[in-house]
Formats: sequence, C-alpha cells, structure tokens
Amino acid sequence: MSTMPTPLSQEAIRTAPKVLLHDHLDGGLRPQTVIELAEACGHQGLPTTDPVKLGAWFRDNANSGSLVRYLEGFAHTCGVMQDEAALVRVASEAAQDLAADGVVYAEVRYAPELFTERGLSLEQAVEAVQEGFRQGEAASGGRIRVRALLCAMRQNDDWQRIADLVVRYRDAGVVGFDIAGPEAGFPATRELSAFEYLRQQNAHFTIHAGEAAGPESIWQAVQFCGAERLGHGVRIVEDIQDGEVGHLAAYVRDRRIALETCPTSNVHTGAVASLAEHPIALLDRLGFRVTVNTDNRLMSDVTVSGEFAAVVEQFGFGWDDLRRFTTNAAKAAFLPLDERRALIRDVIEPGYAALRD
Ligand SMILES: O=c1[nH]cnc2c1ncn2[C@@H]1O[C@H](CO)[C@@H](O)[C@H]1O
Ligand SMILES: [Zn+2]
Repeated sequence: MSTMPTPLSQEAIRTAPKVLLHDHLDGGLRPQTVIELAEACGHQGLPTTDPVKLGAWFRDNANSGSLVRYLEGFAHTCGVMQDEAALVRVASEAAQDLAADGVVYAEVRYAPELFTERGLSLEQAVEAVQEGFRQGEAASGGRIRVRALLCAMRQNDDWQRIADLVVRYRDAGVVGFDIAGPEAGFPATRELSAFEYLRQQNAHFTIHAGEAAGPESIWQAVQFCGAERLGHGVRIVEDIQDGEVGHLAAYVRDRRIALETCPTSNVHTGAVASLAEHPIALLDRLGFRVTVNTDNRLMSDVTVSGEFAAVVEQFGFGWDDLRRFTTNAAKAAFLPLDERRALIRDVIEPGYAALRD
C-alpha cells in the first residue's frame, strides 16, 4: 500500500465520496437543457440560446450581491419546469450530474408550488421529480442515492400545504421540509403552525436562515420553529465576537445544528463579502457542525468538488478536513440512523482512507 500523499486537486476531490445537503433542483439545470425545454414548451425571453453564454448569463446575474436579485434567475428555470416530462428529465440529470461529481448521497430541494403554473397539481410535480431521481440513480449505476426536501416559499402562504405533502410523501423519498425565498421581511415565524404540525408528525426540517438576515433570523428558525439544520446559517458568526461565542451560537454548536454553508453562493448573494472572509474555517475550528454545499449549481456555476477545492485553496484544508465536512453532512442527513451509520462506515471512511495528506 502506498503512503504517498494524494494531491488535493479538484480531480482527486471529485473521486472522494461526498454528501450534499443543500442543492436546489431549479438552480441546477444544465444550460443546454434549459434551452431545449424552453424551445419545447414555448418559454419566452431566454437571454440567449447559446449554452455557454447562457451559463455565463446565469452566473453574472447570480453574482449580484443581493439575494433578491440572485433569485430573479429562477424565472427562467421554473418557466421550463411546468410539465411532468420536463421535471423527470431535470431530476434525472441532476442525479446523474451529482453522481459524476462523486456525490454518494444528496438531498435535493425544490418548491412544488413553482411548478403548477400550467396546471400540474402539487402531487404530480412531486411524483414526477421522484420518478426522475429514480431514473437518474439507475442511470448512475446506483452510485448515488437522492432524496427530496420540499420548500415552501417564504413570501407565499402555502406553508401548511407543503408541510402536508412532506408528511404524505415521507415514505416515497421526501425526507424533509424547508422554507426558501426572500429572508428579509418574511420571518420564519410568520406561520409557526406549519412547523408545529411537522414536529407533531415527527417530520424533519431545515430552514434558510442567516443568509440575507442576521442572528435574529437564526434565533427564530431554531428557537421558535425548531429547525434541525440551517440553510447557510453563516451569519451566526455575528453572535461570535473575538472568539467569544454568544448564547445563540453556543446553542447551535452544542445542539450540533448543521450549518449548510454554500461558499460561492454566499459571496454571490452578499451573505459574506468574499471567499476570504467566509466564516467556514472559523466555525469549523470552533466545533460547529459545518457542511459544504452548492446551493445552485447553474446559477453560481459550481459543483461540490469545486466548492471543496475552493475552500481548500482559500483556507488550506486537508483531506481530514474534507472527510470531517462529509461526515458532518452524513450525520445531519434526514436519513434513518442505520443508513447514516452505514454511509459513514461503508462509504465515507473507506473512501477517505485511500486519500491521505
Ligand atoms: O440561497 C437561497 N436563499 C433563499 N432562497 C433560495 C436560495 N436559492 C434558491 N432559493 C429559492 O428556492 C426556490 C426553490 O428551490 C428557488 O426557486 C429559489 O427561489
Ligand atoms: Zn438555498
């Protein structure tokens, strides 16, 4: 057996097993697929029909410094995701693209209410996406397992209906709930009864918080709603001064509430000023359950291995750090305990044992 260190190239990182907790289905289409689906369904107004230029357009639009502007690009992806065939294709391609990037387990999220503009029911949307994930898993030779999280949009009033769907489809591959969309002005406490219902049903949920709003939003998500994980959560760092951890940050750390950080997206939306100023290394050093995610692979032009490589380059992380982020994600996954243990023992540990600093 070789004891030579494996260089931390993006190509080597791609071969390592990875777990992805925060990835939006409608933020991860292939540019070419957007173009073909727009043509097929008559979606108007794409800025270009050249796939390379379209990819660049999404990235420029995302890199706006504002979450609200960042979210504008989704009109073009949701616009082409309004029939079952499109949803099956997009979900299948997402599973295949993630598998090709070395992701072994992914929770991919989307808001079913955004796919009902042309008459699909919420149930038809969920079932089509599930069908796509199953097809994509099969096409990837079983190298990846994909589960779904259903988002309610913060600015709409469908939270209870989406929470109901999560419970109804819990045995069909839907493992949790989330709220997404504009954080500022739409607090998670707007409809506490949806979260009470989910808790009473023993259902899992994460909440986007600490991205476009500060610790108060995280406090509401954790202490009023009961979030088990935080989408982004990076602004928890505002409750830490000169290494002194405030009561809220201590609670998040002590309860092992996972932070689903998304480094490039966090820069694009202005949640952090630059990658160099991203708090991931500080939070990791302080013992928070940090995970590394994509958020929107199309919008931000990222992959999981690319995000790993970016934080390796910026902060000097090594293989042991990447294994810890991956294990953190596996521990925080909304999977049954036995499946999480098997993922860590049978896939992550042997995968990283072969990769050494
Ligand atoms: O970083 C984010 N913060 C908040 N909302 C987001 C983010 N990325 C995507 N979405 C929103 O989630 C919806 C469902 O997938 C997307 O349509 C988008 O509006
Ligand atoms: Zn997100």
